[in-house]
Amino acid sequence: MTLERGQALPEDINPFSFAAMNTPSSPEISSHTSTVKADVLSEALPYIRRFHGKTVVIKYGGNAMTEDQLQHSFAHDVVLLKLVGLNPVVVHGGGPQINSALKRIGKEGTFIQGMRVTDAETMEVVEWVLGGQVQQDIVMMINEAGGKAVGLTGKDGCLIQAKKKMLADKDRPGQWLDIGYVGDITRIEPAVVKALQDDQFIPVISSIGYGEDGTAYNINADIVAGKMAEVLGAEKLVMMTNTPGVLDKNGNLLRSLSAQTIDELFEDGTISGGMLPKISSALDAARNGVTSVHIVDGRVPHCLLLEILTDQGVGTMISSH
Ligand SMILES: Nc1ncnc2c1ncn2[C@@H]1O[C@H](COP(=O)(O)OP(=O)(O)O)[C@@H](O)[C@H]1O
Ligand SMILES: CC(=O)N[C@@H](CCC(=O)OP(=O)(O)O)C(=O)O
Repeated sequence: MTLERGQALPEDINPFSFAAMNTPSSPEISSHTSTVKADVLSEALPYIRRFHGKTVVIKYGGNAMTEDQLQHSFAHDVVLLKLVGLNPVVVHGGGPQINSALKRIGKEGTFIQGMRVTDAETMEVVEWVLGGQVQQDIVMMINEAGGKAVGLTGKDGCLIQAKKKMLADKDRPGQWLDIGYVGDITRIEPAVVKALQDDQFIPVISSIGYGEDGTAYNINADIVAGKMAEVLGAEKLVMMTNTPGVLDKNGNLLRSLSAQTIDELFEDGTISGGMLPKISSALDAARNGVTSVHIVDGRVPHCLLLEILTDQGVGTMISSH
């Protein structure tokens, strides 16, 4: 069977899919499936060789974390990538998880230009949810899958240094909006991540930055992932989310996006909400030396393996020109 790049394998023979693993089948189908599995494993070899020793930054979005089975397939993929010689670095989000925690204390999340308005109480919840619950769940899952994950926030090794962000007001040119404890990255100090990578650990980073005076700042995880990929000189940045990729006005998947098309999509309002910081960070990373940048559908089981180690693409590729 010949597939174009980007064309999905049917569920029952996707060698990474749960259906293929779990469906009882006749001897003929079973032998066909085994052949496809062997083909895919063999197809992975040039990719393993090409990416051996290279850093891949994986942005694991809060919206891609919803189902247990998908979370386990994510952890499995990250461990497999590490074991075949790549250096995965996970930067995680947790927007929906922060929203649920806020709801429990009677608060509603508010966003402006894809950024959460963060008062002092919300910042406490962000630190607890991102730097605590979500990060530690991911660390546990990777460890259970056979890896050695270490959780970090911006405080560890002075990894993410930040200052208060002022947001340009789109409706009133020249005016600024105060959105509370939201940070702009002033510097990434990657030494701690590099040391962990060299020691066979898998860093799992929460997007909380710290000011010179120790103030904690909430930073959109896409922005941290993009900057981390740049500073680490990553070969790839893969952003996992809950859409098939970037969609056009009619809801069709855009398989590749150039800077010029992105400007047009921003202007006509096709890109909105959480996709705004995602695309801006993806484009910045592509412009600043990250060889390939992808926004992929985290709801596809083993989307990381499909994107990184096979000829399949599962989302939108962003290019800098
Ligand atoms: N053009 C677009 N294509 C795809 N998704 C879009 C687009 N514009 C806005 N979005 C929204 O962006 C969301 C993904 O961003 P976000 O909610 O921040 O996810 P994550 O938690 O994965 O970072 C999608 O669920 C979708 O609602
Ligand atoms: C400033 C800001 O918006 N911070 C984000 C941080 C988490 C995040 O980015 O999570 P996702 O990747 O799941 O969207 C927030 O508070 O939701």
